[in-house]
Amino acid sequence: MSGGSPKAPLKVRWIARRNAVFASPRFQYWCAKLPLVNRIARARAGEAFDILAGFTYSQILRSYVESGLFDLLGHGPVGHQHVASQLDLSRDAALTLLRAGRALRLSEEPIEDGWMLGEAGAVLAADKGAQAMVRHHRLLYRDLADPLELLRKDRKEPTELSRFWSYAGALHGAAERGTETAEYSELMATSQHFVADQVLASYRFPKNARLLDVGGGHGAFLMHMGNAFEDLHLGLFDLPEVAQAGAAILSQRFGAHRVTPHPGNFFNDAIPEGYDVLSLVRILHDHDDEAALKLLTNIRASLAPGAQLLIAEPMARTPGAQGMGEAFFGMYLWAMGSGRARSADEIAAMARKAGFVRTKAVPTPQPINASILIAFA
Ligand SMILES: C[S@@+](CC[C@H](N)C(=O)[O-])C[C@H]1O[C@@H](n2cnc3c(N)ncnc32)[C@H](O)[C@@H]1O
Repeated sequence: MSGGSPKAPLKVRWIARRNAVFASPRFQYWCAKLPLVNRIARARAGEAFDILAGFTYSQILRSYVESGLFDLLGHGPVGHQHVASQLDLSRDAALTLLRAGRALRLSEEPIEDGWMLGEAGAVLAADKGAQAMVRHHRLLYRDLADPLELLRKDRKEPTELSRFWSYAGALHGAAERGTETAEYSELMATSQHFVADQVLASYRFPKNARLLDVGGGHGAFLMHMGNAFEDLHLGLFDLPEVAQAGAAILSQRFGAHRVTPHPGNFFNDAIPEGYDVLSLVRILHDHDDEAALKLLTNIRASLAPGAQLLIAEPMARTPGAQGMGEAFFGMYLWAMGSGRARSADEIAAMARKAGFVRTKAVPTPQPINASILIAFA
């Protein structure tokens, strides 16, 4: 049944009709003429062009990060010849890169041949976590070089990302469960502020609470929470070598009396009891539905009635942050070989299936970085 068929549901027929109108040269001609419609049409055309050009934009940003151009511009104004000699580029190549970044507000030329950071450049140059992500995306782009081929392989072969995230590769037999956890743990720690800031802006821990961060990596989330809530006890659960490294960092900052390490496997080992709040920060989306439900069920079994599970990660179909969910994480996690981006509603349904009595979505200021869902035991 085609979308235009009279038997198709009304909504389907409406979308088929709308798409036919949008595609018509006559409609596009009139859009260009009418002032208000023209503004909407221009915005839509801009969005379409951004999709088309996105890869190029990413590679421009990557060049700024990998070459050290952000640092140079941070000490600007600098001339393009200086940039050329520092980056080992010809003068024309340096100018091309500076101008390309200007279009994206990474750089700016306030005086003739005096280049400085642009608005977006100033933000990114100061954010080591964002830069670490940009460097890391080298792996993602290799996996995405032929996206259809990647999809057709149906996650049955190792990828750059499944090797990097050794636990994800191991789940699919793509790699041995490695001891190679340091690199991903470091990346997660430097980018943790994206999520921790959302939690700090949106959630208050009960007084004298005991918090267990499940899959807490090197303890970066607990570091943020421990600094903000001085009476919080900090438990860290992760694979043995990760939990050990994380607990050492946290104990150094807060003293061993405030920190309890829990080395283990969150699918197979019991989750420690006696905590008021458990957190899953950028964990659930790493895992396929069956595994994610198993993890939630395992966590639920450890919780006393009234205890809370705080789930924080970029979620799918979040208004204003749709691209981050099913587009970026959809493809990223596909390439990683495990997990998928879920909407808050899907996670809530899964939590209820795992035995949680109710859930509450907590709005965050920047859902592009993370949304929050609380599940109550
Ligand atoms: C994507 S990282 C997130 C780390 C941290 N929550 C954050 O947001 O920075 C996933 C974490 O889950 C841990 N992990 C993966 N599989 C695990 C398992 N089966 N048991 C315990 N920890 C696991 C990894 O070692 C890693 O620290």
